[in-house]
Parts: sequence; C-alpha cells; structure tokens
Amino acid sequence: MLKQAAKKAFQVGRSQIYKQHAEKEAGSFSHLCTLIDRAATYTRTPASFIESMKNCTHVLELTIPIKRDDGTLDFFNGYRAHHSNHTLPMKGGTRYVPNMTVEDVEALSGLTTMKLACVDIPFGGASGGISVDPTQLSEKELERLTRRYAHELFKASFMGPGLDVLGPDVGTNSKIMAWMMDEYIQLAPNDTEAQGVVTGKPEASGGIHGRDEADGFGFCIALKQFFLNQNLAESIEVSSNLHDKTYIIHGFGTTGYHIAKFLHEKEKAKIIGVVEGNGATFNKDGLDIVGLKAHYDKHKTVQGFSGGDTYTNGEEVLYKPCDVLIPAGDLRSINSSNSHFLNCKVVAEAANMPTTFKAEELLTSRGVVILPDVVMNSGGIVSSYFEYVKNIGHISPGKLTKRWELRANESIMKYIAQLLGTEMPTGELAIASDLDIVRAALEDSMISAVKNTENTAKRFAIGYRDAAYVNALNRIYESVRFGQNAA
Ligand SMILES: NC(=O)C1=CN([C@@H]2O[C@H](COP(=O)(O)OP(=O)(O)OC[C@H]3O[C@@H](n4cnc5c(N)ncnc54)[C@H](O)[C@@H]3O)[C@@H](O)[C@H]2O)C=CC1
Ligand SMILES: O=C(O)CCC(=O)C(=O)O
Repeated sequence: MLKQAAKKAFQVGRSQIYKQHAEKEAGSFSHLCTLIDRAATYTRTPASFIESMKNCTHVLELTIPIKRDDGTLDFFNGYRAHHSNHTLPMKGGTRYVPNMTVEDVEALSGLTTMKLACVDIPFGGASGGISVDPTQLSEKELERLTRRYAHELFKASFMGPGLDVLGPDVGTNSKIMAWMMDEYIQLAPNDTEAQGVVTGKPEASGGIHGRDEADGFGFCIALKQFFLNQNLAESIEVSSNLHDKTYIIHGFGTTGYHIAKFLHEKEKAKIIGVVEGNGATFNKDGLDIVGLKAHYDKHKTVQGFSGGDTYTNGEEVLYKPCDVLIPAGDLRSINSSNSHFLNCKVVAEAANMPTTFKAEELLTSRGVVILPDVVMNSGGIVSSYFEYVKNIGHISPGKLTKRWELRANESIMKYIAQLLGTEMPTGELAIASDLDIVRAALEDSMISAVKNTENTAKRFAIGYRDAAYVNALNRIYESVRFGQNAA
C-alpha cells in the first residue's frame, strides 16, 4: 500500500506534485489552534477555556542593539511569548535562528504548554529567542547579544525563577544559558533562587547531569514504549522491537545525534540515513554513529563520511524506504512539498512542529502513523524541570537519600541471606549516580506520558496527537479550575 502510493507519486512527477500542493500552508499558530479545536471535542472543558488556550497571555518584541567587534552598531529582533500562566513559573526554549517570526514564537510557547501538561509538569508554556545566525557572530558578540537580551527580558518581567525559566533550544547551548544566568544574578543579586532562572547550564553552574542527552534518551524510551503496543506494531506490520527496524534521521544536532547514539548503542538499531541541511549520508547496512559524529564535528557536514554514500541533495535520502523517519531538525521540515515522496511507516517527531497540517493529512491517509512531538521530544524539558528542582531546592538528586538507600538494600540482602542460610556476597552494593537517578525519573515520565496517550487514543479511536492534546487540555483545565489563577 505504501509502496504503491510512493510509486504513484514518482510517476506523476515531483515538480507537478509540488505545484499542486505548494499553495500556502496554514501558519504555525493557526496550526496549533486547529489542533486544540480538534482535540477539544473529546475533552470535558468549556468553550471559553478552549478559546483562552488559543491566545498568548503576553508577547514581548524587542530590538536589541549590540556593538560589533569592529565598533559598528547592529540591531537584532528578539522575542519572548508567555502562552499560559495557569501555573507558575512558565518555561520554554530559547532559539537563536535566522528569520524567526513572532508567529512561530507564539506557536512554540503554546506547544510548550501542551507538552508540559502531557508529561505532568506544573509549569505554563513559554518560548522565545533572537532572530540571528549565531555562527555569524564572534564569541564576544554572541555574549553581548545574549546578556542584552536577558537584561531586556528582566526589565520587562519576562525572566525570573518564579516567573519564566528559559531553557536551551535550536542554536543555543549551555554556555549561552550560563551567560543569561550570570546577567540575571547581576540584576537580582539577592535572589537565592537565581540559579533556577535558566536550565541547560553547565554542571559547574548548577546544571544537571544528562541534560544534553535527555531529549534523545527520552525519545528512545517513548519510541520503545509505543512499539510495545501490539496494535501499533501490527497496524504497520512490524515487530515490537526497536533493533530490527530501519531509521532515517533528519537533523544531526543535539537532539538528532543523541537519538542516533541511543538507538545505535542501546538498541543495536540500524540507522540507514542521516540528512542534514547541507547533504546526507546513507548506508543500507546501518551507519556507524560514533564515526559519523567524529566526521560531522570535524567537517560540519555528513557529506564525505567514509562509512556511507554521500548525497549532496539530502532530500534523496529522506525519500528512501525506512520503517521510522525521525525529523530532528526544524519546524515544518515535513511539508506539502516533500510528504508525497516519503516512504516510511512511522514519523516519530523529535523536532517541534516538524509536520505541517497538509503533510499530516496526506501521511495519515496513506496509513503512516505519527508519534507526536509533545510526547516524543518532552525529555529535554522534563530534564530541565529536574534541573530547576535541584536549583530551587539547593540540593542535587539523591544527596539526602543515596546512602540510606544503600543501607536499606544491604539490610534486605542480609535478611534474604539469613533466610536462605547463605553468606552475604562480599563487596559494596552500587550507589546510584546522579545520572542514574535523572535517567530513571525521565524514563518514568516518558512511559506514563505514552501510556496516557495510548489509553486516550484507544478510548476515542483517535490519533496519538489528538489524544495527547486531549490529555493536556483536560489537565490544564483541572489546574485552572482548582488552581492559583481561578478568581
Ligand atoms: N534542545 C532541546 O532541549 C530540545 C530540542 N527540541 C527540538 O529538536 C529540534 C532540534 O533541536 P536541537 O537538536 O536542539 O538543535 P540543534 O541546533 O542542535 O540541531 C538542529 C540540527 O538540524 C539541522 N537542520 C536544520 N535545518 C535542517 C534542514 N532543513 N534539513 C536537515 N537538517 C537541518 C541543523 O544543521 C542542526 O544540525 C528542534 O525542533 C528543537 O525545537 C525539542 C525538545 C528539546
Ligand atoms: O528545556 C527547556 O526549557 C526547553 C526545551 C525545548 O526546547 C523544548 O521542549 O522544545
């Protein structure tokens, strides 16, 4: 069925199909509103609440002047949107990307509200960033721009550990997050919770173990859990194991790389293609991800990797047959111009809003299953939440309980040994590291989110995206009804 559709698409010809479907797609915020409306039918919430979810509470637009290294003045547009303050603080990513629009920022803040609710984190959604290509600035220019952005957010009450906690996203990293925190500390020197103003910081500045890998780790846990469901596996005629499937990953940044790493190392899965903006690599027997990462870090492209065939036009790899396609690049990468040519059984969304409305309609009509962003990529923000809790509590995970748990385990072992009349094994039992604790907690959040999504999808016979939105809207409504914001 899938093969036939793909063959037909090629027969009609790409350019003709592109013309047929190149009409403007809905903007990102109206896309979000449509998803909310679609899910609302299955919720137990009033219409006025649903309408309120289709607006941001506050949106800040800034012009940020910075001095370039050559002494000239340059100006950049910055944004921060607060989608919902139904519970505080608000939280969400910070993007440094060229051509950022206020509509995308608003949509991402709304998406973040939904995502946080799906994984049961008691924060409202926010999002923001600067319209800039960070690779075109020197490190000093990037630091000045970041500090000025943080300064303006603070002045406008768009930043604070009890108000809006900024996290990393496309184009930002732990160093940028640390600059933001430092700027905040200068402005609010007596705030004892200041470390909690941003997440994704280096560990030396209060960051948490495993934040960089969290998105990829969480994604793989969620994927595994979805495939354990026999109905899903049978509906697309695959087994429920991850290791015997083929994967193509679109985007090899923080998220895409860690997904590839976990699938490759832990699941022994075959990643046959990696597509980047500037080319792709393909190996039908599976790519060596460690080697590919070393090549990518050195050359800033996957082209020329000796362990795969190089494609200068990455789209050609995107269209190759695979079981699971993983968009991990940017918004709208699966759209009406390319969805006809995709040859996968599942689209598992690691990026935020990677699939446009029309693309989703087309793919689902062909039987392709979509595993939605709000569940699949929530590992990053869940780990950010753990970092925040550590910062606000001034204590690292397990510091109070680790040794106590070890003693408790030893007592149980002794008791069992006594019952069996054997000796206690010699040597100390392992103590959980901070990373073990974070990973276990993340696993728990991801598995619960997938199970809740599956249950709702089954109950109403709807897709996983609609089910995730139904759960999110119900949870937010309960919090508004009984929470701090209901007058
Ligand atoms: N970093 C995080 O904590 C989280 C990120 N995400 C989402 O995951 C996605 C990726 O984010 P990161 O990995 O953090 O960003 P990143 O900046 O580290 O990586 C993005 C990668 O995608 C590639 N890319 C961009 N446009 C492309 C195109 N048209 N075709 C192919 N490749 C393209 C870039 O070259 C880069 O390697 C984004 O949608 C982001 O919002 C979601 C949840 C958490
Ligand atoms: O950790 C955060 O606050 C943001 C993570 C992120 O960018 C996302 O979940 O989309």
